[in-house]
Amino acid sequence: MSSAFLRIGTRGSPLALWQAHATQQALAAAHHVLLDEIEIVVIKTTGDQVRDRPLADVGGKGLFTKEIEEALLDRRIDLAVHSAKDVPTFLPQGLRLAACLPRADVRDALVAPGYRTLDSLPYGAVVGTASVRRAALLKHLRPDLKTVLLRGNVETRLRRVEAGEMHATLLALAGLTRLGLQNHATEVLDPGIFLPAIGQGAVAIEIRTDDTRTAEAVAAIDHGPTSTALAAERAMLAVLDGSCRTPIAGLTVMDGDVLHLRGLVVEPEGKAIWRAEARGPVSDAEKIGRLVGEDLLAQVPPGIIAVGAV
Ligand SMILES: NCc1[nH]cc(CCC(=O)O)c1CC(=O)O
Repeated sequence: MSSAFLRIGTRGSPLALWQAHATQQALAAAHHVLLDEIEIVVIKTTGDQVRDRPLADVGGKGLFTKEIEEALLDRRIDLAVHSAKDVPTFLPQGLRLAACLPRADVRDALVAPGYRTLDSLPYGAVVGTASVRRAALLKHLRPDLKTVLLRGNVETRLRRVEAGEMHATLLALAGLTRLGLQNHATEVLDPGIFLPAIGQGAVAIEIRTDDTRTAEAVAAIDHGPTSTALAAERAMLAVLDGSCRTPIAGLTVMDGDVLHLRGLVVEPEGKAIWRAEARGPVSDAEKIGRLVGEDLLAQVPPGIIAVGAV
């Protein structure tokens, strides 16, 4: 049995470790304990092991979270730290999201050495991505572009693009910045034309529902506005209940007490796009999320959201 004050479970990728260390530092500072009293437990997930196929083909949801959630339920760790956008819509029984770190830049960045911007990419250029949302939005904006599967951690993807295997890729600016690699971004895309993934840029902390001790510990480092934004976006996602093959995007912007949520679903080849948005008091975050989700659900033709659903 570990004598640590808290045990953090995380994946072992450089980005995941950055997030776990940021959480460790925030907890240590908030509770006046030494860093080594907050243990970091690295857990390998299915998503880390499968590198050559689209994750949608591997089947099931939560390929980056399942083994970490098992450790949480088995009490081998007290909290799990995730990129919010990798957290499945529905959590296993007995677990909940309890806190968020302050959200980083939510935008997607283009990495296109030699071309710089989306508009400057040559006709028919090849863009690597593993994201159905990015591929579909890209084709919506530039129907001539081709997309190929590009998986692996951020460094691997950059290396392959910079070696000339493809013209460009798209990555979250947040991930690049956390790794000190933001200088590789050649264009930062406006959310108005390239809406980010639900939760992009946010780090979410998951705990056991019955663990009041850890709930109190993580409440001390929670960034309220980020948790509220995530609640709105995830409420929208829950209504849509799309599969990992459904290109969905959504973003909350808060202005004082007013929360504004924009959401969209895009046909996988970019041939059509459905948008919805709603504004309301911050205290209605989840209700606003459900409204936007229901608006989208009413617009999107059958087949788009259900395709590939498990
Ligand atoms: N799916 C991988 C993943 N999960 C979170 C991030 C970036 C950091 C974030 O959005 O918080 C990334 C890489 C990327 O999309 O570029």
